[in-house]
Amino acid sequence: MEHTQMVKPETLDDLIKILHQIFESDNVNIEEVQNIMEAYESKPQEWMKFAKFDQYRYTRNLVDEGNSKFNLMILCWGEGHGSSIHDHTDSHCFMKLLQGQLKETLFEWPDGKSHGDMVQKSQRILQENQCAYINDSIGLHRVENVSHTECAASLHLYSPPFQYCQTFDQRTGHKNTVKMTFWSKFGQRTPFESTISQENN
Ligand SMILES: N[C@@H](CS(=O)O)C(=O)O
Ligand SMILES: [Fe+2]
Repeated sequence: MEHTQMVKPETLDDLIKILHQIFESDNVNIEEVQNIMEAYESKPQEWMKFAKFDQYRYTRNLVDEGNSKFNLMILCWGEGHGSSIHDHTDSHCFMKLLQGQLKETLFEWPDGKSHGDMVQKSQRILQENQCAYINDSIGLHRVENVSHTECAASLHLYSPPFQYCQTFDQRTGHKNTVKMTFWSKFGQRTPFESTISQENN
């Protein structure tokens, strides 16, 4: 394994600068990105301006377009909010807890022949500052804020950026393609028309 220098990002802006440098290269070292994201100690005053919650479902709030190499966003999870079971459109997905806890349940891809319930592989609770990683070869997942009293916020990096994903019915394995939209971009609430098709939650 290639030696990588570990820099500790002191602020969210600092983290974003380092991520831009890393993704200038066409070779992404998954462990390096995961370590850098984990090393940033979440400070709410640095990301609060992006964290916009909805009463009914989790929101996706764009923070940075990563020079077209990645999308960085903050997802805001109210009490009991969760995603569908979904894939990540052949992209890398890094997910760091900024506040609260999230439950991640991993599933196997349905094989197309079997009917009935999808096969669950594992389950874990992600803690504050932890950074998880998934891609389509690892499997599918569902993410949930199971708390009835605490909200949660997570920082997600997707590379390359994508707009559509597939969601899966846990009981049948049947899939649907859905468009993923942003509740806000760069701290500004997205106009109503462009958010109505959000269906991953
Ligand atoms: N991948 C999902 C969120 S998740 O936490 O699985 C999304 O980008 O909306
Ligand atoms: Fe996901």
